[in-house]
Amino acid sequence: MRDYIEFKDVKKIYKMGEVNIEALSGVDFTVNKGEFVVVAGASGAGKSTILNILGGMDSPTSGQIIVDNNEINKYTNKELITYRRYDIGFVFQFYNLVQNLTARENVELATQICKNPLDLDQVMEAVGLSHRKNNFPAQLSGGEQQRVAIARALAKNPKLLLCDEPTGALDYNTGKAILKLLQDTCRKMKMTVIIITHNLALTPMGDKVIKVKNGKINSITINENPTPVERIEW
Ligand SMILES: Nc1ncnc2c1ncn2[C@@H]1O[C@H](COP(=O)(O)OP(=O)(O)OP(=O)(O)O)[C@@H](O)[C@H]1O
Repeated sequence: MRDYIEFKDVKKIYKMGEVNIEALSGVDFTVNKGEFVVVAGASGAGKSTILNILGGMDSPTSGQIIVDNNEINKYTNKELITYRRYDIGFVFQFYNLVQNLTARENVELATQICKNPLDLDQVMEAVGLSHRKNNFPAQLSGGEQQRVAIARALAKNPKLLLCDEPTGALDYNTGKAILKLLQDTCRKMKMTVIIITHNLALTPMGDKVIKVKNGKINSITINENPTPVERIEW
């Protein structure tokens, strides 16, 4: 069977006036369906560039990106819009919620632009927010706001859940609860989840750990027995 996601010799060069910045200099990796993947590396290594290209928010300078048998590097802008809308759930460090909509309405908004959304109230319950769904973001803690953002991404029933430093703005225990939610979601919903972190202590939680350094893959490790998040201390 073909890998679910394949990056083949992916390069990304940003042109800043006369200066070329090589963010990715030939990146190769694969991801299986339903895998819980940790992408780790120092600041500036190229992690976000990889996730943004995979999520259809940026395009490579060269190379091939295959997702579920589709060569997304060949997508037109219109196809990329559809890809982002239907296939990708994205979770960011700073939640990016609409402040004048309730938690439930934030999630509902996302489901209105996709094909097969999940049941709103079931998703709110799955992320542990049934009791806060009528609150506005400003009435929620950081961890609760991130749960709304995760619910919003999941409710679209995406092929891939991409998370860029999802716990970067949260304290230790709240961050841990969010990572546990993501790991549990991957297992229960058989969702392919890719998480960026700069915290190497978190790598035991991944089924696969992709370490990035200076725009290249430094190592790829498979954890035969990934550690449940609640057992990791950092
Ligand atoms: N839009 C852009 N224009 C120019 N340079 C960029 C752009 N996006 C990223 N870069 C550069 O590409 C390199 C990789 O950046 P990237 O954001 O992917 O790293 P990162 O590993 O995610 O870092 P961090 O952990 O700090 O977010 C960096 O040198 C960065 O400055």
